[in-house]
Amino acid sequence: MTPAISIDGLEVAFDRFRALKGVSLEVKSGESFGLVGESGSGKSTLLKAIAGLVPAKSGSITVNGKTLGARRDKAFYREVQMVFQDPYGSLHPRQTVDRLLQEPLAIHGFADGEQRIQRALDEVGLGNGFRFRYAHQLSGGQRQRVAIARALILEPSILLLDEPTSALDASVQAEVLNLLEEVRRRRKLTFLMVSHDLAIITHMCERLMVMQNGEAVENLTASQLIGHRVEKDYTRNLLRASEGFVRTA
Ligand SMILES: Nc1ncnc2c1ncn2[C@@H]1O[C@H](COP(=O)(O)OP(=O)(O)OP(=O)(O)O)[C@@H](O)[C@H]1O
Repeated sequence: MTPAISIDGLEVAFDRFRALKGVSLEVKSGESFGLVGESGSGKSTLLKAIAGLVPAKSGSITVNGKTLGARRDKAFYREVQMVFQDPYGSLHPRQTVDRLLQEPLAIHGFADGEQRIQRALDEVGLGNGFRFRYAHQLSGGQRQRVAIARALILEPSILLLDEPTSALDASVQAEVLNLLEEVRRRRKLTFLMVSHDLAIITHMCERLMVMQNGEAVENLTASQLIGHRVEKDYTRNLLRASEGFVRTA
């Protein structure tokens, strides 16, 4: 089966700083794959490079069998959508939920907007009552549900999730994670998800890659991480630093 995402020797540099130093990765179709590593290890940069938000210096990115060039076309955004950490930053506060959901539909010229908006709102548990509220009138969890609805409205096959719940309270965090998991099952989506929280990654993902200083340290299954069957000291230290994770393991 064609992998959903295949990355080979990806390099990203910001001036002379090498944020990604030849990272390779394969995410199977329908899989949920995690990226972990300390702050600054390059996790977000990897997602942004796939989304075309930062340029690759070298290496290749292939999505659903198509190797990407420097620019992402409309067809790419129908396949791949990104959900960011901060639902306050990623949604315009003075736009209504309806307008936020209409925008991608207008860009992509979909005629069945009404149906898609209803479906997306239902799917994220908001319902029609939220449709004409402004983003600033919503709680953090509700905003993140809108951000997820917006990502789903073009019916992508891949979601890039950058710390999608780390700005939320613990109880809301669990609800949004459960929602994402439900949506993935229902729509048979592929997830590539960044989190600094190892418990979240092992809960949500089947496999993961550990990153440090712009490089891949090791690839593991969630059960290897839960069982502390890791090869590298760096990963062992991450596990140790993640106290909550040790408690629940
Ligand atoms: N636009 C940019 N310009 C310059 N440096 C950048 C830029 N974006 C990221 N970096 C640097 O690249 C490195 C990797 O950043 P990145 O955001 O990918 O890390 P991360 O692993 O996602 O960290 P965190 O968990 O803190 O979000 C960091 O040292 C960061 O300062």
